[in-house]
Formats: sequence, C-alpha cells, structure tokens
Amino acid sequence: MENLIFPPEFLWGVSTSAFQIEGAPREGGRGLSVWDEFGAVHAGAATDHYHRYAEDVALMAELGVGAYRMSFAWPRIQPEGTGRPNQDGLDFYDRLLDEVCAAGIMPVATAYHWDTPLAIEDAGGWLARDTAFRFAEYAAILGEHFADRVRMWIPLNEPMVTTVYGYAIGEYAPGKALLLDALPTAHHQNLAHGLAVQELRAAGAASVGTANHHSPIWPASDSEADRAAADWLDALLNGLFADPGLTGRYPPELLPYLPANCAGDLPVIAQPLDFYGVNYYEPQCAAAPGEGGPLPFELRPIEGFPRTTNDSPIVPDGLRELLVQFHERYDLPPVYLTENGCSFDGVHDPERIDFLARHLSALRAAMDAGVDVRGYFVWSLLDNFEWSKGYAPRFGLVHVDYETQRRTPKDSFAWYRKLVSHD
Ligand SMILES: O=C(O)[C@H](O)[C@@H](O)[C@H](O)[C@H](O)CO
Repeated sequence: MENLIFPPEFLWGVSTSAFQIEGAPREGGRGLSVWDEFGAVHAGAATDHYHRYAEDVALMAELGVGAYRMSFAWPRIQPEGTGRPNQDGLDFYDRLLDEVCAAGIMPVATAYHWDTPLAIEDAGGWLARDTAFRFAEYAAILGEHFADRVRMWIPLNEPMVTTVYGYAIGEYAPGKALLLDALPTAHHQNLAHGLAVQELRAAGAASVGTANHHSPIWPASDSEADRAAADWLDALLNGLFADPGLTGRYPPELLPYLPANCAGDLPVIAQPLDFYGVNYYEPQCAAAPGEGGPLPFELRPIEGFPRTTNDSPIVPDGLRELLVQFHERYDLPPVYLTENGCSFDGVHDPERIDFLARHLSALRAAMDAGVDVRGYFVWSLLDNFEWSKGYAPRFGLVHVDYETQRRTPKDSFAWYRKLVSHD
C-alpha cells in the first residue's frame, strides 16, 4: 500500500445501483421496470436495501468513504415513466439521502441505471426519440427534489451497455438483437443526457458528468485489417458516447447507422461537463471479420491474464492506457473512476485486494502521466444482482447472505478502509 499515494483531497467512494440492491419491487407504489421480469433470474428482494439502507449507510461510514454513488429507480419516482412523481418514491430517497448526508458522506446520484419503466419500453424505449424527452422530465423532478443534497449528478449509467447488450445483442433487457440497427438508441441516450444536464443545471445541480463504460481496444494483430477493425470497435464502444459530449461530433464511420437528423441535436448533447466519469473493467480485442461477417469486426478473447470468477481478464495497465489515450484524444474535464471492481467469492478475498491495489497503481501512473483524476469508486459496496448473471458473481466489499440478508464485511473492506483513512 505504500506506493498508493493519493492527494489528501482525493475522493474515495463506493458505487451501487437501485435495481441491483433495493428489492421491494412492488412496494411504495413502484412500477414495473424492463428488468423486473427479464431473463432467467429475477432480482426479487435483491439485498433488501429498500428496508436496510440505514444499516448499509452505517457500513459506508465504518468504511470511511467520502462519497456514495447510488442510483434513483425511475419506476419508483414515475411508475409509468411519465406524469406526477410518486410521493412514496420521493420519500424513500429523502430518507436515504438524509441518512447518507447525516453520516458525512457525499451523495453522488445516477438518474438512470438501466431500469426503464415498462410503459416507456412498451412505447419503444431508447429506440424512440420521445424517450429522451420523457427522461428529461424525470431528471427535472429529481433536480427539484434532491439538488439540495446530491453533489455530483450522472444522468445515465453506461449508455454503451444499454445499446450493445440491451438492443444490439439482446443479452440484457429489453433483449433485442438488432446489431447495428440498435445504434439510434445511442443517439437517443446521448440526447437524453444533454437534455437532463440542462434540466439538472436549471434545478441548481452542483455538478454534472457521466459514468461511461470505456475500454482500450487492442487489434488482434498488427495487420492493417485488424487495426481497422479495432478502430471501428473503438468508435462503437468509446467514440459513440465520448465524442458527441466532448467534441460535438460523432465518429464519421457511425453516421450511416444514426438517425438522419442527429447532427441537429449535437449542440444539446455537447453540454460542458463538470467531470468525466469512467467505468473501467477490462480491455477489448478486435480482429477483421470473417467472410460475410455481420459486423466490421469480430471480438477476440483477451488471453494470458488472470481472470475473475465472472471470467473477466484482469488487466490493470489497461486502465492507465485508456486514461492516457483519452487525455491525448480529448479536452477532458476532471476525471473520476465511477466504477472499478471484480467478482471473487468468499469473505477472505485476497484476489480482490490485489485487483484493487493494482488498478489503483495504474490510476496513479495515469495521474503521473498528467491525467487529472480526482476520485475512485469501488464497484460495489455490497454483493448484488449482476443482471443476466444473477447472484453468482460477487462484486461486494461486503458479503451478503441472500437467505438472511446478513451483511459481512470482507477482508477487502478492511483493506479499503485503511487506504481511504490514509493510515
Ligand atoms: O458496469 C456495469 O456493468 C454496471 O454499471 C454494473 O451495474 C455492473 O454490475 C458492474 O459493472 C459489474 O459488472
């Protein structure tokens, strides 16, 4: 730990999301979301955070973090995705945010972490331009009620994952496999982001940024064809969500797949940001597609690295590579690692401690290379519902027994507490 030296004002946090921890899907007037009945495994009670939030905030206070990144559940605030807010939903988040503030922890809020109200999805979801405007109305409600306590706002969590996993390959809700015909959902999310930034700022938001999922893209070989495939994947996974907000332009190779009138929305999308949030987990590798391949690239497995129980390759230096690349590519506002973490079993989790330590060293190296990084959030405080993988992958610093809902801090919890306390 001796080499993990960070400035005294560096912001240490943990992240979660509403659908993955709250549970109580039918309590307090909450409406159904696109994830409630999607897939083989349903979240159900999750970690029952809806009832146990005070216990979880006490764990964060014990951990000594300065910030907590949570998300609001759109279907808890607007059960049908439109219209007047649901008072019970507002009251729950009032209780939660008051508890967080009373513990001296700074609330960082994501307005949307994939739990689209079912009524909105039935009306087209992110394939429909209108959803961006519904989302802006929802963001205005959040700003009106919570801008007095939330210090950092993130309109959308990882729009890339929603587009690619939700609409292009169908692994996540809503389960559509449209391949490149899914790309209008990226534009509508980018538009929703821009409109929400305007609404949140109008409501007095202290600061607004992103939580985008980014990866360095490695070509499978040095061949021209593989490098071209990697460039295309880089545009799809990174440029499609970073470029419009940071440069006011889309990667040109993607324009044929985006709505014809998308350029008209770019001024709204390119709202100046107070911070740029990055979620980093692993690099990606691309090769030229085989004969008649449906896409201008093929994914290749990343080999030769240790792996998590969620089968993700552990590549800490990929984080330094990504941040330095973005630093050279964009005029970045201050950067926060809004998510980084890994899945390993057990309360005794030396692999997680090693993972976090090596990613923090890579983060330190990126800072030494000139990247203005101001904070780091571990994914996640608690073991929780890992989307279509259900409850098997465990990402928490705190173990959760899903039978009893008993919380047990892991060895990594003690390790992170020591780190953030500068001891
Ligand atoms: O990055 C994501 O995919 C999401 O933001 C989280 O909801 C995941 O649970 C986490 O990343 C682990 O995969």
